[in-house]
Amino acid sequence: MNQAIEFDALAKRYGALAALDGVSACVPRGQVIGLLGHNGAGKSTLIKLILGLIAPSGGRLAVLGQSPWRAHALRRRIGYLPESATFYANLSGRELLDYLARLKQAPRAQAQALLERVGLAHAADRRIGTYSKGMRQRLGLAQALLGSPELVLLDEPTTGLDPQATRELYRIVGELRADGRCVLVSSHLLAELEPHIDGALILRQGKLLAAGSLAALGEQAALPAHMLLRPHEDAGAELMTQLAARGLAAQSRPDGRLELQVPREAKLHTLRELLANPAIADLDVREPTLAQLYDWLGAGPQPATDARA
Ligand SMILES: Nc1ncnc2c1ncn2[C@@H]1O[C@H](COP(=O)(O)OP(=O)(O)OP(=O)(O)O)[C@@H](O)[C@H]1O
Repeated sequence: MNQAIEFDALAKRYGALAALDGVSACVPRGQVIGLLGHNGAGKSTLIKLILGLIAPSGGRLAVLGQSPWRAHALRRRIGYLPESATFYANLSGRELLDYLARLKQAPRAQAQALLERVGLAHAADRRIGTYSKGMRQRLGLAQALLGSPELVLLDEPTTGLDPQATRELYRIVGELRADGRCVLVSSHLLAELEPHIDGALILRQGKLLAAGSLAALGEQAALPAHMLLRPHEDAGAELMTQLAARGLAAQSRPDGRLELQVPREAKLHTLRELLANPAIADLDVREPTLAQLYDWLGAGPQPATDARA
């Protein structure tokens, strides 16, 4: 079984509101998948369904091969870091992890190892009430990894983390992937998330807008290639004229470089021409970013008149 999660026409209604509406997709094991969508798109609803905290209104959901609703033993195979996790302020980090390790029937030695892994060993015996927001978030990650879960759900995991701690978190996410585990990360920080994911599930208003590897989504979008050209000194104006004669409209940037959008099908041909042009001192090609794909898919919020109820 290579799929960690399988959704088939999955639906969840709250009264008249369809929080999820016929979502069909698969999340493979051994991959890191971004769960994306604007506020209210249905991400938390999907996470609650995967955890078995709520029952679907329709469709089928298999998590590690089982239906999660009322599957208590399955819960131990899933790690979960909720958005803005709160813990008992009077316990120390070590006490909390020891307690949760017992609940999850995980070896106690794992608690100490995890405190070290997330960089909290130095504060293990301090009250959680004295932890900074970033330290609480690291503790949340440690508790999510108790019991070596096969599937890890991270809801906005970098909230409150400084850049160094964010890098550390994604380093751990990379280790989980290398270890064959599946990580589903919900985040609004597309540029931060992009280098760390294999693919994405993109929701809008309860419907699945797109799913797949970033390369496949890029192909589907066929967004133009983005090129940045640095002309030799004093060659900028002439280069601009040459490009215009070729039907390529370049924009001049404050740093002196010229910015060019080239249709995907013309990318290689244009690149060869540009490389042979003596007026160009340097050239960068940028693939479309996840944020550009997201915008292209129209994943943003819809007007209020387009409500789902
Ligand atoms: N318990 C509930 N009762 C009624 N409506 C709910 C309930 N939980 C969620 N909803 C509605 O379902 C829709 C999807 O909500 P959900 O929390 O899944 O979105 P989200 O993508 O996680 O949003 P955010 O990024 O803001 O966390 C929203 O319109 C929300 O108001």
